[in-house]
Amino acid sequence: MATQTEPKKIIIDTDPGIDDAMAIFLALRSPEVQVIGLTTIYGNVYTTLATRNALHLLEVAGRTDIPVAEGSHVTLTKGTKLRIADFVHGADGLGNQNFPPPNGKPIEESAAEFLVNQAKANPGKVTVVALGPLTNIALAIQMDPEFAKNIGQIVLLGGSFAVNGNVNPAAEANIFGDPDAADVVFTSGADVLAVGINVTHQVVLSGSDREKLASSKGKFAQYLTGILEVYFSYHCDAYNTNGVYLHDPTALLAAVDPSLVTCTEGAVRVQTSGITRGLTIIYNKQKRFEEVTEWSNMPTVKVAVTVDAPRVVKLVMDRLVA
Ligand SMILES: O=c1[nH]cnc2c1ncn2[C@@H]1O[C@H](CO)[C@@H](O)[C@H]1O
Repeated sequence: MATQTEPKKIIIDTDPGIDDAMAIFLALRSPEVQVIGLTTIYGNVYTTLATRNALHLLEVAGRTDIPVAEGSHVTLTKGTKLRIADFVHGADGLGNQNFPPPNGKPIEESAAEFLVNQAKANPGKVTVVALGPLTNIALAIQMDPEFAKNIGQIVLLGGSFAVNGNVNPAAEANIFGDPDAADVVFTSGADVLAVGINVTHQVVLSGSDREKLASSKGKFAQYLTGILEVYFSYHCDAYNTNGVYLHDPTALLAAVDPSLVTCTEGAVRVQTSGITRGLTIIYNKQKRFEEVTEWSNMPTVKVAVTVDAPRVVKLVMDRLVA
């Protein structure tokens, strides 16, 4: 009998968010992975709304069997002055479409508890796809000293490696949202793959791709056509393009099929204060420094450097049009 590979178990940590909605739907249409839960975080919206949106998206998809665990409302250092990107995604996070509130409720476990418990129950077998600020993942690392070892992989959308950020020239939005948490994750020793905007800015869904979605009868295609309008208009204002960056879908697909990206490996540290707060710097090991640095003896992570953008866009279209 042919041996069938079991789908990879994934937990999506998310702040939905228009590109988060795309990534969640893509995951549900990807036979290579099994979504075992969503955990929520602030970022594109506040955490309470992220939880509502996560429950709503699962109801749209008919997948209310998937649990939602609510995440932190504050940063790792208990900061409450959050930067919320409602100007990117609309006040409701989902393109101001006046969706009804969801019927479902989040589970009792917090996001960090859910992450710890799932990793413990399936050691080495769970991948976290982190699409927002990294507070929940850092809390899981701090809650359980075994978490970094138990978790299979953390694939995160974050950082702007050697390019300008999207919050300011230094910082990308997810890392800027909680730089202390990001530094904890990068130095945890877990198997981490960071997909930054140096890569995702190469992956563009064009206006004509959106028209194809619009003319498809598919449930997800129809839903996304509606919410994408706000995302397109933000990209038109901010970047003067008739196209949108596929940040979260690219990170999700890198977890589904690692051959879509190539990577480099090295220790990554995050600037946590000052005008470059949120800056991510990888040490590429090309030089042996005389002095001990903040990067010395730190665990290495993988950082995506190239992406097969046409193949990513094709996968997004094929799986969401259907
Ligand atoms: O200009 C921006 N400011 C804040 N967040 C943004 C911006 N552009 C995109 N995103 C959101 O942040 C993540 C990628 O950094 C993505 O979730 C994207 O939707």
